Amino acid sequence: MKFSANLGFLWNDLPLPDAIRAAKAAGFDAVECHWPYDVAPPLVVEALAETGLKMLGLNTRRGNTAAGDNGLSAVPGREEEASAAIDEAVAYAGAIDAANIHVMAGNAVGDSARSAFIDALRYACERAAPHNINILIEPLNHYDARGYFLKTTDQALGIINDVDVQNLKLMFDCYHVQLMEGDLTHRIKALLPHIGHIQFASVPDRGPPDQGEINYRHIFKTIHDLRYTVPLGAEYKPIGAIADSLDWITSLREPI
Ligand SMILES: O=C(O)C(=O)[C@H](O)CO
Ligand SMILES: [Mg+2]
Repeated sequence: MKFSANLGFLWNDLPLPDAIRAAKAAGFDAVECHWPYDVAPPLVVEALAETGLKMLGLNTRRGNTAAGDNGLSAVPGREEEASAAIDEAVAYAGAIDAANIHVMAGNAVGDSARSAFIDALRYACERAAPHNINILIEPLNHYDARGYFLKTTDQALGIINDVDVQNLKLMFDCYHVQLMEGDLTHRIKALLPHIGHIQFASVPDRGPPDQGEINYRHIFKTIHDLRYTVPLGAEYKPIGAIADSLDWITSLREPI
């Protein structure tokens, strides 16, 4: 198995270029981040070139987080800000040759939210396509992201089918899906053609994958047997020093 370090959670106390270097030193095969916008793209490009790691993804800005925003793209009335956030993400991802952009839906409900989201996703996909960037949508769980528009893989699949463009994919975060829907093995198999990226963390604590209620040895073997080869995103909160909870990289790398 190949693994991508999510630098939103791992080494997030370091400047992003140094976090990329730390991920390489720890044995990761790729990196991904949340909101890199305060860092000049050439510094990220330099660290990626030096380490040979690919940046698999970044998120659109969430809006005014102090006021409770968690994304803008499905929030009626915020269309202009949502488009600006998408433009910014496409420019940044293009500059660092990132593979994916997660377009964050935000807190909203109902048909008007769904149609705002669909319009924003069409816009994002069109903007991203010339750069060979995929747009991802990610269902989030209702404990961490109360009120978030996109909650389940079924809902995401309906939207992906309605938008119907080749570069719109599902971010399948095992942590969120387990909390909302369970049945991970069947869901990964059924959704594979639509999956653009997979993330993982333990449930319920969002810690390293060698603890908690999900048997990641089984999940990774399932993914391996499906011949899915994109590095899987380690999006978990380390316990104490990161180096003290990295044993799973060795123990889960070889699917049995
Ligand atoms: O919260 C998650 O699981 C994510 O992957 C998003 O990037 C939002 O932070
Ligand atoms: Mg995630």
